[in-house]
Amino acid sequence: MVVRPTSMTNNAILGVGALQLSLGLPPDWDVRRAATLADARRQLNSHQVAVGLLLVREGDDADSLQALLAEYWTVRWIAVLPPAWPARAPWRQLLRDHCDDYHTWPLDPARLRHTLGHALGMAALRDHAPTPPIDAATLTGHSAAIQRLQRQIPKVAAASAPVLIWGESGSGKELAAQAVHAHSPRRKGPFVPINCGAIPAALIQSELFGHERGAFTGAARDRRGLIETAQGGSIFLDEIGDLPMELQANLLRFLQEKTIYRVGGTRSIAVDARVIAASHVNLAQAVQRGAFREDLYYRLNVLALDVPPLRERREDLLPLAEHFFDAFCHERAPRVRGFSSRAAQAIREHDWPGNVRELINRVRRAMVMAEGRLILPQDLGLDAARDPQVPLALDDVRTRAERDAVAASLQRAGRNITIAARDLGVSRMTLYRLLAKHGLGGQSHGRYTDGQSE
Ligand SMILES: Nc1ncnc2c1ncn2[C@@H]1O[C@H](COP(=O)(O)OP(=O)(O)OP(=O)(O)O)[C@@H](O)[C@H]1O
Repeated sequence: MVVRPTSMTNNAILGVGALQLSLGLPPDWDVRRAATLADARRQLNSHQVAVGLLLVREGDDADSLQALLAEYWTVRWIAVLPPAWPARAPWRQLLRDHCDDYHTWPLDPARLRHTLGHALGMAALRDHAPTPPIDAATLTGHSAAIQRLQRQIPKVAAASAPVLIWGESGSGKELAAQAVHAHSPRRKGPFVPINCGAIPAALIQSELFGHERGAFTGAARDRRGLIETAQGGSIFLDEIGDLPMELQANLLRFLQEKTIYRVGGTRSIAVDARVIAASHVNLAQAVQRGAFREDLYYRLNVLALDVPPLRERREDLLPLAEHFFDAFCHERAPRVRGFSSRAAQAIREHDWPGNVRELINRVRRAMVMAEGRLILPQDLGLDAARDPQVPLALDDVRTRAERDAVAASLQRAGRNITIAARDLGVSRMTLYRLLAKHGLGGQSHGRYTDGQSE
């Protein structure tokens, strides 16, 4: 049975069960029936169903119904079942995990009409449609910063020069690198990520450049290095600032000559791989400290991309949280349906020092651990100091408002200090002071422009 008020386009109620019922539903509700599970699946696949009515009779199997409800978990399910069944383990679990409400036979049509109307009303409040399948190299977000990145990526991808991506840990540098590769003419070739900080110093040269047989004890045969495996594609050198000095020279040679030597080898090997490097430390400062070769820095820093930290693009927080909810929805506890408004508020207010990676971890944990139907701040581990019972001190509120205003204005101004300062009605010096105070750009390199245009 499907019920749909004509005013709600694309929202249907599907009734599953071989049953003729006269519920006296309003004439403007569109009513359909699915007599079998296969029929129900067909209808659920071809219509956007908001509410499902499960009409359970003797002989029905809890497991197969549970599988249907779990598969179509965005539907609000109402069950009607024999009186003693809600006390039985499999049915109790089905009701608790998958249903909004339940009734027992014999049916009270007036009460069921009320429940259905309520469920439809609640379904109409759902503010996010299931997202389309997730593309591994797509940056989610609506903020000006992400939109700018999304515009820059295809341009950078079309060129062949090296790319240098700056951003804090977990902010999305590797994803941006994947997006560059996916948009580039090399997209059919390999994308080889290497974390320069994670490979032990003793191994890094042979890992990157490969070795010839007998080059060192244990080198029993020739082995290609990671750079060679990126032939025809892109190599992503994460934490490039951690690359030991002597290897920086080898990398520079590769960038200049497009050839490498394996460890212990005398023959130069041509490799056609585009280098995309990333760093969370300020490489310009590393050059000044003598920790990074200046010539390599200029070779790499041809096309620069900046991935701002999450706290500077708060508009992205909820879309990202929803995105990860959908992405990991197969892992969630069955009854969990989404975020409570208090959880959304806590997400908006947290500072996210671990950036997108921290958001993913908190959302995944909450989806598994939440006890109720909606995720609460404590499920995300964000309840401390955010209890609405505990008001924030006025100073905290002012500081937060100031930081948000500065971050928002910089974003609107495309990170142009002069324009942002003018919008905020403060001098450029004051704006620099505010940036330092709120940690909004301290160690970044070249993240803000100071002229009238970007
Ligand atoms: N805008 C985004 N949309 C969707 N997923 C994102 C976005 N930004 C980051 N992510 C996801 O967040 C996680 C962390 O991102 P990523 O690994 O790219 O960060 P990173 O800056 O390279 O981190 P690190 O410097 O620690 O290696 C990844 O799972 C990535 O897919």
